[in-house]
Amino acid sequence: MTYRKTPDELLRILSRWPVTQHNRPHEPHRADPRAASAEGANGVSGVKEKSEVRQGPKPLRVWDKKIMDNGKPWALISEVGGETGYLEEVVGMLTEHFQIICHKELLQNPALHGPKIQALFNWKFLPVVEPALLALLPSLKVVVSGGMGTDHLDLPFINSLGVKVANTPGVVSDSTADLAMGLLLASARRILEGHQISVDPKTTSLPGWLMGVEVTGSTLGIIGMGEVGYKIAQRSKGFAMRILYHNRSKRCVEDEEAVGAVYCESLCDLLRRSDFVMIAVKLTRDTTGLIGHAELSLMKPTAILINISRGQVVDQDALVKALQSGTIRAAALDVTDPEPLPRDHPLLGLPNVLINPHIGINTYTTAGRMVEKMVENALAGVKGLPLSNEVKPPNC
Ligand SMILES: O=C(O)C(=O)CO
Repeated sequence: MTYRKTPDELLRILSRWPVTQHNRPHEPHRADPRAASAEGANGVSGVKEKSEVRQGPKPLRVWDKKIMDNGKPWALISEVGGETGYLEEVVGMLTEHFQIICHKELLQNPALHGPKIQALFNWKFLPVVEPALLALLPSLKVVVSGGMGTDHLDLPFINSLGVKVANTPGVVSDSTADLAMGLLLASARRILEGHQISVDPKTTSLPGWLMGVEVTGSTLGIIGMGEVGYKIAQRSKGFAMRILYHNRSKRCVEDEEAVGAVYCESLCDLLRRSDFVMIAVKLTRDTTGLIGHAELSLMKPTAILINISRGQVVDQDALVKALQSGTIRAAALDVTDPEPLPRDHPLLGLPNVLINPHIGINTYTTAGRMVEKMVENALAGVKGLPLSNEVKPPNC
């Protein structure tokens, strides 16, 4: 096994991490306690109150907490101190069961800290779980990644070290499906432009009309009918949408009938017939670049593309051209490649695109449920018990 980076090099790299959606400083508007109670009251799938993160974030001072060996297992988390935006409550839930240490601390004295660490909490994409980091953690037993996607982890390599991997399906799909509907509605009804015009009428010479696309009764094509895709279909039924879906395998008749979804074996057929095309597939070798120039050309010129999966599923250069040339009407993206996009990226200058910084799972309720799952899997991993959400490498 060859390790590409020394601890010193890693420390330099980690200290240069950009401020992204996962390590952003705290956002004051999220501190509204009403937001948390409304989520609890209306949660689609019955939220356990105790797992809900109720308060908005305060800048986290984990290292103000006295860290002493109290017999709990040690776990590594991403950087703290206003960079990751970890909510204090989240850290509270972790420290109930683990003694936690962050990367900077680890890398300042890898020989002292590395051997203690048995679990690694990987928040979406951070920390980067690469060989050089794993080399510092000889006692590591389990990596737990918050969210569904594990495309950022080298599963065969991590497994080859005898380290198990878990993710948190089930608890993040409602918030992701909610956001998908938000993007669909916002782009169809031009809600962002409406806001911009309302706060600054000079932003357009056409203040009055903002004509949009009717959502009710339109056709939604969902690519990827897994947990999230299906929850999007459930929500779309409430808008009386006709639902087509394309998936590796057909769902059972009961599932299809419950939401009125019709299987399209042919992706081309789905693209031709849909008013909205929703991408909800996992990122795999097969789905990388799934939507390129040829696929976009099949879509209706009035259609809107929504992507809540991974940026790499869409050929972004082809998407820019399709949006510029009117091949499709608009796009709404929670994900891009890379994240965030460089400031001069052509997508950012287009009037018919709506971009979010990958916030599919970012609600207080989901954060609470997700951390509970993460802790549950990490404790099982440390104790050598089966993980409830183990992710095995493909063909394993
Ligand atoms: O669950 C995940 O992996 C997500 O990225 C949701 O946005």
